Amino acid sequence: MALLEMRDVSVTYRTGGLDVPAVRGVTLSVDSGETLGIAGESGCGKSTLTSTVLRMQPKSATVTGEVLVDGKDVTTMTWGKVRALRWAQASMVFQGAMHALNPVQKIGVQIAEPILLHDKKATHASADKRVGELLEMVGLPARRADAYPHQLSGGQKQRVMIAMALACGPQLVVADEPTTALDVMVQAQVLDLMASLVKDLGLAMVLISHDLSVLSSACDRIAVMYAGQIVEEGPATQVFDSPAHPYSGALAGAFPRIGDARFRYAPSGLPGDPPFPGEVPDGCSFHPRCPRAIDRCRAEEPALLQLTRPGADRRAACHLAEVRA
Ligand SMILES: Nc1ncnc2c1ncn2[C@@H]1O[C@H](COP(=O)(O)OP(=O)(O)OP(=O)(O)O)[C@@H](O)[C@H]1O
Repeated sequence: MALLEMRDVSVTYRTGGLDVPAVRGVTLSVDSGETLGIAGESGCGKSTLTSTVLRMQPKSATVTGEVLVDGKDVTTMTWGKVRALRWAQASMVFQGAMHALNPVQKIGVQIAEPILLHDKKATHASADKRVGELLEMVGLPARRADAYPHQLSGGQKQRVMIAMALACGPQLVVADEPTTALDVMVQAQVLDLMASLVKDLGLAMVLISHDLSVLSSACDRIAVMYAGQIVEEGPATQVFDSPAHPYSGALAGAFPRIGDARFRYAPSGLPGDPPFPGEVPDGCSFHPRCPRAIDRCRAEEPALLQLTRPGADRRAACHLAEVRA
């Protein structure tokens, strides 16, 4: 059974008398020992979708569908059960570690906090021991527990955030743009660390990024979101190297790698912007920006269907992809 399973999840914000359908009918799953990347430009609904895993969406949001963590639906469980699930079963690494840590508290105290809160048997001594183990697990010396956040580099702070997310031994970790604020070398180190933790601890991880090249190296599978929907989903290298949806192709081309043949052909960026939720055009939501759009794309919304390419374990929502109807 998948550790995280989302079935037909939609999220609508009610704001200024308007309904804003930020996520529309998403179905996906993540197994233990697997990293799923969620890609897409700003505003495509990545954070809104993953906020439902720990039921962290704002009060103005209505969620429909099922969000099953280890088989239990987070959308309908009592708040007591949601609180017990957070940290212990599922936790989150937020973007911008620089600002998430309390500047006047030693990092050891901050990592120990969820341990003391969730483990009724934990003592200060046992929590301190666990903090040392966690710091070493993320590649920092145990004695850094005595450091204040300002004494750490950006990459070290992000490692602390990962240690904190792992403090109560969760099976599922959601990381929202965990490396965006870091330079490229440190970003690669933090992503390597996360990949090894997934394999060593058997975690299920959801990694959000607008950068498909980052996800292609760090994830097993990738789901590409556009205008609140998944438009392509499949093995990371297949989605990045031979995208079936023109939007995935544009995202892959928007972040060229040195030495990549695609670099010569890649546009400097994708023209235009994603539609605002509620103003999604008829037909395929990507058609106004799609260089390959045909009349059918303007008239008929494509379903997310299995690809027919040999060996492809992939879904795409595009009339021009070879999909199984
Ligand atoms: N609290 C809210 N109230 C109303 N609309 C919201 C709220 N939060 C997000 N939205 C809208 O929902 C849509 C999806 O936003 P979301 O933040 O989930 O996208 P994203 O892909 O995670 O973007 P980013 O990469 O910038 O975080 C956007 O149009 C956004 O303006």
